[in-house]
Amino acid sequence: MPLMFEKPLGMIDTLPALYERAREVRRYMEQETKNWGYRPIQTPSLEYYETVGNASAIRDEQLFKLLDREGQTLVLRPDMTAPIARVISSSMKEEPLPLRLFYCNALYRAQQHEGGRRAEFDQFGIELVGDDSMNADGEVLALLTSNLRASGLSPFRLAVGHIKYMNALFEEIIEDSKIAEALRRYLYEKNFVGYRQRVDQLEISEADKSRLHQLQRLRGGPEVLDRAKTLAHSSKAHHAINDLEDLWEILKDLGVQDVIQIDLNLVGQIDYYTGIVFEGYGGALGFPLASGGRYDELLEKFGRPASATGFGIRLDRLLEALNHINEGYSQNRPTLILFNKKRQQEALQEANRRRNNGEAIVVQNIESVPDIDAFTEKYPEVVSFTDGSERGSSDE
Ligand SMILES: N[C@@H](Cc1c[nH]c[nH+]1)C(=O)O
Repeated sequence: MPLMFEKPLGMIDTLPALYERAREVRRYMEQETKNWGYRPIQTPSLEYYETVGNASAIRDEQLFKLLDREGQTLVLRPDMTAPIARVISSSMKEEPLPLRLFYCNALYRAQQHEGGRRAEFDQFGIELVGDDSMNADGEVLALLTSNLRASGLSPFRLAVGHIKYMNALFEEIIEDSKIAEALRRYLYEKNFVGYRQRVDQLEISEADKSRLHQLQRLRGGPEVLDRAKTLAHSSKAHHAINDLEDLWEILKDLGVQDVIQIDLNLVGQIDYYTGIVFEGYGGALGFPLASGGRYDELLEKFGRPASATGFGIRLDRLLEALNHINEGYSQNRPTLILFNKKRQQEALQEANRRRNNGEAIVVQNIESVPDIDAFTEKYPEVVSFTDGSERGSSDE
């Protein structure tokens, strides 16, 4: 293939039909999110590697890096949470907490291999900063639910875990933090076979191996929480479960518990999570289309310590899930007005009149169209201002 048609790894064009659909879905979600009192924010694509690049806690090899004219290393933002933490600690530092913000921006995460994985994608997300209560986590999960509903996705489910529970269980059983890290990595990759094999190789008692295996069964409704309490004994672990019990009550009050499942095997994709973590699944997608959680230690890196929680929805994945569900979705396609030079005035006036009425109109001189049949095919309605010698349907 000639180089002029190639694109860098992971870069993808969005053609008009998908772009329009994406904009529409985004509009529904923005409207929904504004109804919850969140305000929009935008930050630049480039940030300093030393600050935001590091705080984003995305693996280094996934960062796109470049140098500015002073020789400082910059990164294309891999995440919006860290840039927003920077803004809240600087230009918005006088704003009282809690703060509620939302965004929809392109993010960049370099891919190592070919295989259709995007290195640039749009993410719609929210951050609720300055509320350390479970009510904030409940609100974030409920808002994620209503955003996914507003997008038309059905059914979908959210899996919710607590990173402190898993860490506490590992601390009770495993001394070497590197081993715990390796186990977390297996769970993060959802490589459950690898996890089981690694556990079996550990030099610990059979009873402890069995406890690590049982972690994998901690998935389901709220009854999982009772089992979780008998599996781990430390107060840290019990504290985490108490959080989840509180959260469950709040989710019931918010009326969203039917889409939520507890999953204590969840490891957030990003290192900054310190509490509740979650992922959203829908359609026939085998991977999460949304994720998020609580990150209470990120803002202090920017000098304004505050608890925080939020989510991000990957628009490309959401659209893929929606297409699986909603094949043949009909877009709001424009009406075509065809005209010839003689009837130009009538045609242009009619186009204006209809556009002023809120209709979408394409107005096209028939003399510039080489193949009328091929061209008119994609329009649900065609209005002709021609003298009849040219072809084309007319419903004038
Ligand atoms: N920034 C996270 C999502 C998130 C927002 N807030 C908390 N988590 C991500 O890109 O996956």
